[in-house]
Amino acid sequence: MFFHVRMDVQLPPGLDAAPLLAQEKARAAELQRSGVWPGLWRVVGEYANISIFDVPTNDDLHEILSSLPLFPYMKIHVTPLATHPSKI
Ligand SMILES: O=C(O)CC1=CCC(=O)O1
Repeated sequence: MFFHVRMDVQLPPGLDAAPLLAQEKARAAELQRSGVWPGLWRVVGEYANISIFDVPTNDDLHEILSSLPLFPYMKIHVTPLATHPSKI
């Protein structure tokens, strides 16, 4: 099942984010290599990304998103995707 996910990152001022960002990058790479995170784009001009996740259930997606090191510092909006009837 595909999900369109927008993540807006909001780091608190004064936080030393370098270790968190390194952990986030490593976790994102792991999830991309495993196939569950097939799409990841930067939103132009914003500290945000648009992602596509491919996971079996809502619960699986929640588990993955809430395990991200930056999860406490992101506003996340999820759109579940269904097959379009005109898709060939
Ligand atoms: O920078 C972001 O958009 C947050 C993020 C998600 C995966 C990653 O490596 O950074």
